[in-house]
Amino acid sequence: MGIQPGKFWDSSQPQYIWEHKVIIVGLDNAGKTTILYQFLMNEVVHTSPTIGSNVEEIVVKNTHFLMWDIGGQDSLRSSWNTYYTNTEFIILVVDSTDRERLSVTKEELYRMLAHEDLRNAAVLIFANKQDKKRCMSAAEISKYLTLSSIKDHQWHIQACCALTGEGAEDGGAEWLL
Ligand SMILES: Nc1nc2c(ncn2[C@@H]2O[C@H](COP(=O)(O)OP(=O)(O)OP(=O)(O)O)[C@@H](O)[C@H]2O)c(=O)[nH]1
Ligand SMILES: [Mg+2]
Repeated sequence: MGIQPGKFWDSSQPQYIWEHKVIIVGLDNAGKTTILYQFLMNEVVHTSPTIGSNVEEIVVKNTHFLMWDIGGQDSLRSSWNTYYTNTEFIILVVDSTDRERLSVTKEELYRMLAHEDLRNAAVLIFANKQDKKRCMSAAEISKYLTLSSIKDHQWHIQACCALTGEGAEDGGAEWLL
């Protein structure tokens, strides 16, 4: 019997472990890569705009996630769909100060939710950069994105600050469990 997608062999405790596939999406500069490494190391890393993707295995309370952090620049968004197969969770990161581009985020969100390969995926929205002055609250972002109209996917919105990690693992990642 071969290894099925989503399972990997743990040589320290010989057994197959189920791994949940997560994609981290959102516009450029939203804080996706910062969140990924905050999850992985509880540290802020210096980031550059992601070209392509980063992938890391993150373990939260013994649950294994394979997290794909995908570059959010305009030119890269058309290839997000190449990452969708077998995705269980979408993490959508929003820069809560970026009022001008919230409409673009909204378009991208609803495009993803309509995609056949994501029909069973749940969505966690991070209202990131809550440390910044005049940022939008999670409630404002939720209203603008009309999240309450989403009936065919599970969703949750969480305010966070990737620089301190506040809201990321406690309120956010725990929702994935
Ligand atoms: N003040 C503040 N800055 C943040 C926060 N999260 C990320 N940043 C900063 O925002 C900038 C962009 O962060 P990245 O994590 O590289 O953004 P990204 O979403 O991965 O961007 P792309 O790879 O281009 O799609 C960096 O300078 C981060 O330090 C936050 O919560 N608060
Ligand atoms: Mg990045």
